[in-house]
Amino acid sequence: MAIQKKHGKGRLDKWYRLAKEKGYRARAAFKLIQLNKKYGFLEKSKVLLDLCAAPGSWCQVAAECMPAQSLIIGVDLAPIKPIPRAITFQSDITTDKCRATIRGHLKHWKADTVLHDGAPNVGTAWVQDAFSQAELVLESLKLATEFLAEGGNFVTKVFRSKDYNPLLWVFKQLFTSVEATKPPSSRNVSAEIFVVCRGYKAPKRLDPKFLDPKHVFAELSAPTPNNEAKVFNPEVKKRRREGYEEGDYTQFKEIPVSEFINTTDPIAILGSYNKLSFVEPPSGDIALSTINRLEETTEEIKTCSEDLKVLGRKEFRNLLRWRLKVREKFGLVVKKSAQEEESEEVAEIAPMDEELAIQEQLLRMREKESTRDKKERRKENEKKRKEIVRMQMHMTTPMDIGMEQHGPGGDDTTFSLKRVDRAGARDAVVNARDLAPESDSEDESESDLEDDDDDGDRLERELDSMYEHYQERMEDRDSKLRAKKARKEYESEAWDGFSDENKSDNEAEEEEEEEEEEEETANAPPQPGNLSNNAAMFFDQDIFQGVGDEEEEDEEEEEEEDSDVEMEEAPAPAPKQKKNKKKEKKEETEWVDSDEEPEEQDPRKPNGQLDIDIITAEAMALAQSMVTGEKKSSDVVDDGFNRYSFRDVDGMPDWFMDDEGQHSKMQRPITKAAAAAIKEKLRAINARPIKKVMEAKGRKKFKAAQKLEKLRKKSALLADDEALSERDKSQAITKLMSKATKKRPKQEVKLVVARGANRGISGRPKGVKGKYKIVDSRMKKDIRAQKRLKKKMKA
Ligand SMILES: C[S@@+](CC[C@H](N)C(=O)[O-])C[C@H]1O[C@@H](n2cnc3c(N)ncnc32)[C@H](O)[C@@H]1O
Repeated sequence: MAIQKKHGKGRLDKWYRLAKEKGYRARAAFKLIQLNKKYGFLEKSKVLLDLCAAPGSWCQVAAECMPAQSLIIGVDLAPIKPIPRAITFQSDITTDKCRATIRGHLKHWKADTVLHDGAPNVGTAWVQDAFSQAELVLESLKLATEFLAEGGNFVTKVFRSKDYNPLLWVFKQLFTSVEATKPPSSRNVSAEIFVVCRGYKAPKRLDPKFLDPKHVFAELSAPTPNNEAKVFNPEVKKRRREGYEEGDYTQFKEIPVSEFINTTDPIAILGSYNKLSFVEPPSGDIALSTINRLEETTEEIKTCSEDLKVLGRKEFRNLLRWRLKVREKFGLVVKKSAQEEESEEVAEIAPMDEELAIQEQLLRMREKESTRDKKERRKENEKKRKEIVRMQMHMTTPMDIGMEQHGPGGDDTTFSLKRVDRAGARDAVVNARDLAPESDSEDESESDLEDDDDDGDRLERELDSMYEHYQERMEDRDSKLRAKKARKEYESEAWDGFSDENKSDNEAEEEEEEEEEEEETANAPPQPGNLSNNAAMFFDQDIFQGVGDEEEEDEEEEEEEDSDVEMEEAPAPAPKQKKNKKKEKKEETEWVDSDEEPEEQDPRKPNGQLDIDIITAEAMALAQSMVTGEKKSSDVVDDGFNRYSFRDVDGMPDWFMDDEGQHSKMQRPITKAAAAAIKEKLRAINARPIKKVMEAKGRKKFKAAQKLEKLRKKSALLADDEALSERDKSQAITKLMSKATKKRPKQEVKLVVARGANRGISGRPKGVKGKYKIVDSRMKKDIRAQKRLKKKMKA
């Protein structure tokens, strides 16, 4: 049974230890010390009344701080051991007897300060807890109004409950200044707060309603308690750590278990009562005695019923199930079917589960969708990248040129033969590609094919998703795989394509101009000058000869005259417009510049050497063969064209690509010298301190810094502590320092001989604490012999 433990040790905090050190009877002493430090009422008081004073730490503080010859009177339900300079007595502050005793002690004096630190429910006196804390405060205020001198102070503890505001309102009617504060020594988890009321107005006549709990707390009707939450979510709620939950300081409620069985609202009982009682009244109770005797009424059920406030969800469920069984036995439930009955009693949580299930399903669907989107994006990017590579490597086909012209981001419809539709050029291309005209029958067969394709696509998608799941599972298990995938994704998503967003303003302007220009020349044949080298080469073919206006040809000639040299170098630059030149330049920067990049970016070391890091064995082998002249750079380029490069992988499923990546790759020979060189390099890398050592060192450093910081904070706290004398402070700080610098003795390794019960055991031998090593008797004897020998040698 999950009974929550009350950790008594949690209370033994710093203030507790300080109180012990200083000889105060309770840690509460520091609350008064701190309140007095802030408001300074004790030094100005000559007569003080301490209500609810046991064990007497406030009286001790008052005796220390108040002027000599002051009168201190302390009263409590519990006895208070005598305190020097204070009069104490045992009484209930709510009684007339207590009032009379106080009057007797005060004689004709009036109190300058009335303190009240009362809390019901402290200890085991349940029966005496007739008043809630707020009511006790009102009682103490009643005494204060009777005994306080005009201008006097009233200091009281209040719990932040629903009664807090009405109390504050009453205080404000009777005092000129009312301040609520929480001294540092009051635990944060505690709902207590201290209200310091100064300047008692001492009204000649006081309306008794001010001090009547019925009137003061009347307006607030108790909210309906959320018993379902208490029963089904008991762990969420904070259990009382000091005093009781808001509005529940006093009442310990017990109910006969027979009522729990009979009730139609069992949850209300579980949520609002403390105990289900199995105790039969002296006159006897048949129902109770039957319940007691039932075999379903196990010891566990009885233990759970003892204190409902400490139960968890599981225990509440058990109690509810047990109730159902008992009801069944008593014939209180007409059992339709076990299932129906279950649902009758515990139906409250069913909708929650349903909702959760729907939410989960939604989440799963959303995840699936996002993975599909991601995949499509990746495929698209990959396609774009490949197109560009192909164009750069002069591997474009006539079909691709239209795309190239438009840019890789263009959609399929933009690839049109419009641009080459001059003087039959388009027809020529169409003929060349043997494109037959489309027919209706083909349309039909196409739709059939589409159906097949749909099935195929579906199967492929299923296969893809299965593969994805498989990979996810693998990734869950293998962190390296996860990192690899993340790297891959980052690389593939890094490509943004050529979007308008990426263009600078200037580029955009140029583009606009070009677009206008394109409109003008829409019907003109493609001008080699407008195109990249690849396109220019393509249009240089015979088939396009003669395409274009005569006018343009004339101009071309003129241009040719102007720039003969250019003509020789590049195939027919655009003769017509200057803008075309600009476009050409731009295209060159787009495509040609990328070829020139390596030259421009050659990073050199200060000594002029190329700063190249060759880290793979293949690269090393290649470098070596180039240095020795075995290979030329042209050979390297040629090698780049092999059956492994530029394979069309569009639309290939991931599982296939992954497999291909692993097995279908070129094996390049590595020379002995290259292998040796790479080995040497790796050795140099390994000679550096490994990451783990660095991390361990870092951790050590960090821990030391943390320890130092903690020490600094602790000593600062001690230095600021008004409750300690200077000597105490320095002693405490020295103690802290010596404790921190003290080195822990190294644990000795105990040798355990593997004989008797310890022979052949695995794990810790019985009765051995700390570090140990299992040795055989021979070894022990040998060590002893060695020691003897050493001694002899010395002697
Ligand atoms: C937190 S303790 C007070 C500690 C005290 N200020 C000190 O410094 O030692 C609360 C006290 O209120 C007392 N108390 C509760 N109800 C009381 C009542 N009706 N009359 C007198 N004392 C009461 C309890 O007996 C308990 O000793």
